[in-house]
Amino acid sequence: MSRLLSELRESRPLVHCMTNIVVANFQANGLLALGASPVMAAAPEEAEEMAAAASCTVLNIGTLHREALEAMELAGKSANRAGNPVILDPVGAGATRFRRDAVSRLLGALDVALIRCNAGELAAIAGVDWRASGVDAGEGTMDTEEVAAQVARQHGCLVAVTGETDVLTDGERTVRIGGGHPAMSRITGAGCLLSAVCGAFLTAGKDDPFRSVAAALAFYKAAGEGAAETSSVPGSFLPAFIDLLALLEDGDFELPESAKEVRA
Ligand SMILES: Nc1ncnc2c1ncn2[C@@H]1O[C@H](COP(=O)(O)OP(=O)(O)O)[C@@H](O)[C@H]1O
Ligand SMILES: Cc1ncsc1CCOP(=O)(O)O
Ligand SMILES: [Mg+2]
Repeated sequence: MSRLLSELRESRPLVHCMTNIVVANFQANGLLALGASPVMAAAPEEAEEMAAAASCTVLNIGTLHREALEAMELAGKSANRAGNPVILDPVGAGATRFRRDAVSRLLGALDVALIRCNAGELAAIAGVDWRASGVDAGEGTMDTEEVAAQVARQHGCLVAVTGETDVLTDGERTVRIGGGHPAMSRITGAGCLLSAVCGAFLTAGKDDPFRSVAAALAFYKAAGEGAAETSSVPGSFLPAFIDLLALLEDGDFELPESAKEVRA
């Protein structure tokens, strides 16, 4: 059994979130429940200092504006210098040109450890034709595993594409993680919080980032599935979900067994 969750809770990582105005409170509560220590800090004036002091930095473009983008670049570079993981959540990347350009700029300027996105956001990053729908996954057809692996190779990072089944790849190995519950897509911020949870797991398991993110995805699916046993309607699912982020332990979720090779 992995001890990653206990180790995370023992180290109580400081997770620096440069996030959107919709989910900031939910993300902070979710991280606290998990056992991490959230700090939301968006100003360019403090971006570098906060990123250097934190264990990881999570860049979320959900309600991005010009100054926030500049601050993210400063924070990301500082986190890179400090050797701290940078996680990118390209919220709604396919919705507007501003978001697409922002994602390209961040991926060009920074050494990102993980892109955590939904299928529509992956399609936007990869330039795959897709019917985007705001921050939702939208609709289209692609070989998600292959496209995610291409993006991972291109940017030298992990890519986690979430949905009914999550896909995690480093460009060479790919795992799929099932479970969870559709109720997770009926509360806002489930993806945004997951990106921050992945950051916390990455800081706890720096020696094996692929395994750490796989554990984060499996843990989160288990929390969603367990919460839906209490209630699967959004209003009461939400607190049950936060509770399970605090209550689940190492033995309550399983790491995916085998990693499929996508490239020889
Ligand atoms: N239909 C579903 N069934 C099971 N789990 C889901 C479903 N939709 C989303 N999830 C889970 O919800 C979490 C957030 O993922 P997702 O909804 O894809 O992110 P986003 O909110 O960024 O679009 C992930 O843990 C994912 O596995
Ligand atoms: C609704 C909305 N609008 C801008 S950011 C945001 C939250 C998106 O959260 P998630 O991607 O986790 O569903
Ligand atoms: Mg999202």
